[in-house]
Amino acid sequence: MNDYILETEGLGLRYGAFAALGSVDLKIRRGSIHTVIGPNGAGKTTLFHCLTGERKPSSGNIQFAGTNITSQAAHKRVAAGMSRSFQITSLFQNLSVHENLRLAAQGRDGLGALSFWYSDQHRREHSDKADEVIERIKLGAVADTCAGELSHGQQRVLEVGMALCSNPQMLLLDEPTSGMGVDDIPVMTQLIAELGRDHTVMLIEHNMRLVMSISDRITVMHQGNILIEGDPDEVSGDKRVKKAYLGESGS
Ligand SMILES: Nc1ncnc2c1ncn2[C@@H]1O[C@H](COP(=O)(O)OP(=O)(O)OP(=O)(O)O)[C@@H](O)[C@H]1O
Repeated sequence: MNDYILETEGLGLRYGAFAALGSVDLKIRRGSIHTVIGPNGAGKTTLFHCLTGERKPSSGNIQFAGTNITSQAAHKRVAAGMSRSFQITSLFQNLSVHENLRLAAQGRDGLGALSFWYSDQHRREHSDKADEVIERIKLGAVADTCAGELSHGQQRVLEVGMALCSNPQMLLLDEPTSGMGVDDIPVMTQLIAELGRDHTVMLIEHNMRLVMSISDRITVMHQGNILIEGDPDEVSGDKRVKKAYLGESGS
């Protein structure tokens, strides 16, 4: 089996004359926590959207688990084992944590889940999956609480839980700590580190303490391209990274 679960080659996306992504060659090793960092506007979110299928690249290709998925629809990528975290705005605020997760598990079955013949067996499986994920994300104490009544930090944890319901091989997390209070960040940090034990995790993240403590590999982007890639020690000590974040005055 190939060591890399995801590989991009020459991946680019242009908005008119502007290259939001230049030509990105990225390799993500199976079972690793791989973080993409970079200053504002570096192209991280654009890359993320190309990987999940929300944006169509203008050039290059993407291989996932040995298959070329460059033109594949987002839902097919989920079925193939790639799952992105949901946004708080996609949580059902008036439904409990358990119900949100049960529906996310049901979503795996697509339109089949709406069928009259959809069996009680399936419904039980989805409920069991929700219970399993609740334990994993440690939200057992609020399993019956409406999502809308959770703290912001708990809602963000639930978003990650929703992504786990499709049994992904690879999880993509877009700024999982954004908007979180400092007290909630260690919980998210620990959750991602634990998920990294049996998933490949790719994340975009600005919180450097989290990034440096849990990443196996870090890719630094700048102006739509990869500036450098390395382990946390290599990246944190690299002058080019400081310069990219601080601008020319950082040299
Ligand atoms: N729909 C769009 N049309 C034109 N330009 C866009 C569009 N979306 C993004 N861009 C530009 O592409 C560049 C890369 O944006 P992107 O959101 O990928 O950066 P980012 O690294 O995720 O930044 P941040 O950390 O601020 O979220 C930015 O200059 C942005 O203004």
